[in-house]
Amino acid sequence: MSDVRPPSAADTAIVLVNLGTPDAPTPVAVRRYLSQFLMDPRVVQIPRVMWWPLLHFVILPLRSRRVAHKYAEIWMADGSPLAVFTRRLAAAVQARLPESRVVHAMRYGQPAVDEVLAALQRDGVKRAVVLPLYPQYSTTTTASVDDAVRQSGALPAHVIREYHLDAGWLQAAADSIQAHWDANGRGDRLVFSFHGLPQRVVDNGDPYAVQCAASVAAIAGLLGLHENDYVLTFQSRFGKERWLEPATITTLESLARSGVRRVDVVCPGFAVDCLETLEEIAQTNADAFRAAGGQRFQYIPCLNDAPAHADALAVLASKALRA
Ligand SMILES: C=CC1=C(C)c2cc3[nH]c(cc4nc(cc5[nH]c(cc1n2)c(C)c5CCC(=O)O)C(CCC(=O)O)=C4C)c(C)c3C=C
Ligand SMILES: [Fe+2]
Ligand SMILES: [Fe+2]
Repeated sequence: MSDVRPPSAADTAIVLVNLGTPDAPTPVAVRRYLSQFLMDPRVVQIPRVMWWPLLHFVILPLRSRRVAHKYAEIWMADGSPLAVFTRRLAAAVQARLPESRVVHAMRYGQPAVDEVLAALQRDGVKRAVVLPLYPQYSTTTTASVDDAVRQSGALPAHVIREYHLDAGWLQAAADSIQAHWDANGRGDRLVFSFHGLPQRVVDNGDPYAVQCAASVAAIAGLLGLHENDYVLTFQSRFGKERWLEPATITTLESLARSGVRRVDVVCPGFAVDCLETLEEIAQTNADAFRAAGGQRFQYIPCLNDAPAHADALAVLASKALRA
């Protein structure tokens, strides 16, 4: 008899996909990771014939060593923070969805999206719900995960596009800020810092910046903040062209110079802590704020594998599973 059952939770795997990270805090591993990442045409849109030699002969030799040193400063006992927290988050979502198989994959590096999907297919899984761990949609991140899923072709897959206004995720983000304030006291200003993008990408129609602003307005609303209590900024500029503004670091310096003594910084565009939060924000930007006269810089960690985060993502994935 042919199988006419509708797809069930048992047939469908949930795949949480994050950006990826080097396997080791060494120049060789960082170079391998960055070369895959920065050769993705979704990330850098310069024609390949020009970009390949520039990347391999100029950028990677200089950057790999410098960035490996930064990774070394935040490396955890069981690996890169991005990998460690992504693994733990997938395990926490799995615990909430015992009927389904929940795994994680990385867009760059290991475990690779195509290998994870192929292994699921070999295990008899019929379909996948893919959740890119980017609340705000961007052509540079979410669409690139979509590319990798389509290119793999291993399984029919539904890719969740975005969750920047998902009620469960917004509440988890607001509650974690409030909990941090309850435990540590509140600064004079809350800085919402998001990974930046070239302005050109936004001008070409990428909805990321609008979605960042919508998430911030919604989280601020849940916290009952007034407009002058918080500011939205963009970090991690890469390359020479103009990126989204205002930049996090210059905003922090001018806040300090204008007499704001205590800031709290939170990064709701990052599902889990990583180089860009733990090193760039909590170390480099904190130092810049203090050097400009600021007194207290508090970094509010990402949601990571917090129960409320796992709850929100489990609900999001199960809705997609039933769709
Ligand atoms: C959260 C969303 C992200 C967007 C949007 C994004 C766009 C983007 N990034 C680069 C260049 C780099 N990003 C790097 C690290 C990095 N980026 C994100 C997320 C987004 N990037 C994360 C989570 C991380 C941390 C990875 C980790 O291992 O912890 C890096 C590598 C570090 C470095 O060399 O500085 C680069 C390079 C571009 C060019 C871009 C959009 C065009
Ligand atoms: Fe350093
Ligand atoms: Fe990035």
